[in-house]
Amino acid sequence: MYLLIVNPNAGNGHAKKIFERIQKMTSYRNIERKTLFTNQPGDGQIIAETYSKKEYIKHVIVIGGDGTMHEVMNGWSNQSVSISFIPGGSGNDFAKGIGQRDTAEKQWQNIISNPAKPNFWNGSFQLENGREKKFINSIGIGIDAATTEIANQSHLKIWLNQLKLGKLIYLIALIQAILRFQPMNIRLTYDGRIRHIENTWIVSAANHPYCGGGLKVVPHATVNPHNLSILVIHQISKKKILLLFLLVIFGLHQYLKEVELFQVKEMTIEVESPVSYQADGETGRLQTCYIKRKKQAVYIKK
Ligand SMILES: Nc1ncnc2c1ncn2[C@@H]1O[C@H](COP(=O)(O)OP(=O)(O)OP(=O)(O)O)[C@@H](O)[C@H]1O
Repeated sequence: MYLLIVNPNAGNGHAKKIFERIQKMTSYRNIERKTLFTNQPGDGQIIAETYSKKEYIKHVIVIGGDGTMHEVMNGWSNQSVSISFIPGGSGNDFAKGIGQRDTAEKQWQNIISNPAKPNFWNGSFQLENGREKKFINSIGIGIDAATTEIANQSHLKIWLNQLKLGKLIYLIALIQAILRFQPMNIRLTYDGRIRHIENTWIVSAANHPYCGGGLKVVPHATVNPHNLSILVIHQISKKKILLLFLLVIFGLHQYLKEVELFQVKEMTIEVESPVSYQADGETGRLQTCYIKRKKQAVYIKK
């Protein structure tokens, strides 16, 4: 039996419209399925936790945005079941990262007619409390986390979303974050090395290049089972950081001397005092964080 998890609010109602189109397809009516809607934050994870124990579920299909997929991945524990994703969010970085390009209808048809192959490996992070969580896109501390936090708390977000100008909130939040941001002194431990880096604006670990609604922020990242791609920006002035964000649009930020790109199998990030982090858009606080690529493959049907 197929389990469909739909976030009707993702993409400001876009996911709901996609689901309604799929519902009209003959193949939707012909398969044995259970469809559940998320009603509030956290529901995706709860549904996934509940249904991953039910052996009759052979395939999960998520229709929503990256936040919903993040929740489902963190709740789903039965590794033999494949999880498919039909993007209906506002950013859809995950879909871009795994190369999903087709229309929702084509993706649906493909999902139900072909068996999935193991082709995706989540990143994972562990904070001071020892609990491990997965991320589908990236985890970051610094300016990306500060921007996400401001955007998530902003009352303007709902209003701009209604005007279909949702992405504008991230630009407004980014400028606010840059004005307020205090660069961090950090310690990175990876591949037998310890590095102290001062005046750090961002440390991001990514599973694929895309972030912020389709920007190739971590350009060297690839979907693979071996390593995570790291972006560090440090020792940069506030003026130049604005220029840097303009360069990100054209993928040219990687040529600035303040931008470091490298790969790690695993890495520990330590900060002098607690800072904000974002993992697939979900925010929190951390002082120490251990990250790695999960070896266990996930079956994602494109
Ligand atoms: N019915 C609901 N109403 C409001 N929020 C919900 C509902 N169901 C789930 N959520 C929460 O909404 C958050 C955002 O959803 P999601 O990321 O899927 O869409 P999006 O933000 O439009 O897309 P993207 O992350 O790709 O930009 C999720 O993290 C989830 O916790």
